Amino acid sequence: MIVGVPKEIKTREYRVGMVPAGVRALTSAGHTVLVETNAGVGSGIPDSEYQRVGAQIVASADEVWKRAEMVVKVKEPIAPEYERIQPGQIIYTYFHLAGVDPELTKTLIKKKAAAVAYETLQLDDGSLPLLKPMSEVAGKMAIQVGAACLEKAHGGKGILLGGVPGVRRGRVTVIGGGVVGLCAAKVAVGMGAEVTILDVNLERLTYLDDVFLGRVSVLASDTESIAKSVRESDLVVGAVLIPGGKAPKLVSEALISEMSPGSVVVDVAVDQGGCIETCKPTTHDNPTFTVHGVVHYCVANMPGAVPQTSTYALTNTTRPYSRKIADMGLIEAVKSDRALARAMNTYNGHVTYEAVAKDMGYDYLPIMDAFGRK
Ligand SMILES: NC(=O)C1=CN([C@@H]2O[C@H](COP(=O)(O)OP(=O)(O)OC[C@H]3O[C@@H](n4cnc5c(N)ncnc54)[C@H](O)[C@@H]3O)[C@@H](O)[C@H]2O)C=CC1
Ligand SMILES: CC(=O)C(=O)O
Ligand SMILES: [Mg+2]
Repeated sequence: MIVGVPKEIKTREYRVGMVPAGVRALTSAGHTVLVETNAGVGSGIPDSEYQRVGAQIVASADEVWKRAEMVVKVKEPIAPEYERIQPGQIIYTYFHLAGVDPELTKTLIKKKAAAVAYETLQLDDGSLPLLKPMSEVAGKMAIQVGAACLEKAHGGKGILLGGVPGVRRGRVTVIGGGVVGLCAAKVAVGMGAEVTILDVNLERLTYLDDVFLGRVSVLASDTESIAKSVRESDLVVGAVLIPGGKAPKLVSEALISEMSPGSVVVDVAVDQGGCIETCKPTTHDNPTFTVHGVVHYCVANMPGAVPQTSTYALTNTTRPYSRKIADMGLIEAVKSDRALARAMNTYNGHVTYEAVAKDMGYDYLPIMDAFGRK
């Protein structure tokens, strides 16, 4: 198979979809790998490192997209990339179809592209192994950036999360106690903050209570518990997920207006549309805005800021599946692997992931049925 790795073009996105170890795995199995020139430089990987393991360096994104049977990326295709998508092309990347530009779903359908979405590749136990590493990064970053936003110079109220003896600690609420939530709580606890985690999954709450040994408050998530905790917080982290679907709006604008001025919200779930009503996607160049005196940080590609960690963490998990698709072809690979089947968001002009179809207003066609359809 011909596999293409274009350079990411989203604002300050320094990750890359494949590292030399992944390229070597493909070239040694007889596949061709095209890497756009300088695709890896943001992650500290020069073209020569890719050439050493058998990649062809290609001068332009247009050429990579034109020649590749499968494109391996990090972020969802954005507008300038839409016209580069080839009919029937396999695209293996994050898509977040329910959270981003509706034009992307429309384009994938029009081009009959096979969208293999990292964020919905799901094992039988419900875990999301290709989302997990980036959620770990974003969860840890959420407290780091939130703490910075709480400083006066960044628009915050001017409170140190850990406090000092004689003065109260900062209060952090984390809504959603999955991968992002756990990592955010770990860092917040490490900094000495007072931390509350809310989740609807009571088994998960038991787990969180066990691992934090009473150092965090774990609460069942409902309208009342969210409102009380958010009102009292200095920093709120949005970390919920309905796989593939739009994030539920759990913090209303009215509730934001009840927070004290200079409080901070970091809506990590912004890539799925966000769980805080007042959030809208921002970029690393201009990461924050203020509503009702509350600083909002809503960057949809947080891990892009720490590529030397994120690129390797991501590609460690994505590599076996790109190899499998290249070796077996998409259809046989998907038929042989239920986790990969759940990653199929669009195929041959159909939406093949139920939550995406529902939230974006399309008919849903299960992937196995789509394989049999013209
Ligand atoms: N902005 C960024 O750069 C990044 C964003 N993300 C996003 O962060 C979000 C969270 O991801 P993960 O932690 O990996 O998901 P996860 O599936 O591990 O955790 C989500 C948690 O939300 C809980 N939840 C669902 N509905 C809830 C409700 N009404 N109230 C409270 N909790 C609720 C679930 O029970 C689950 O424990 C996703 O949207 C993901 O795409 C992840 C990485 C980077
Ligand atoms: C998960 C995701 O959206 C990211 O890593 O950018
Ligand atoms: Mg994102």
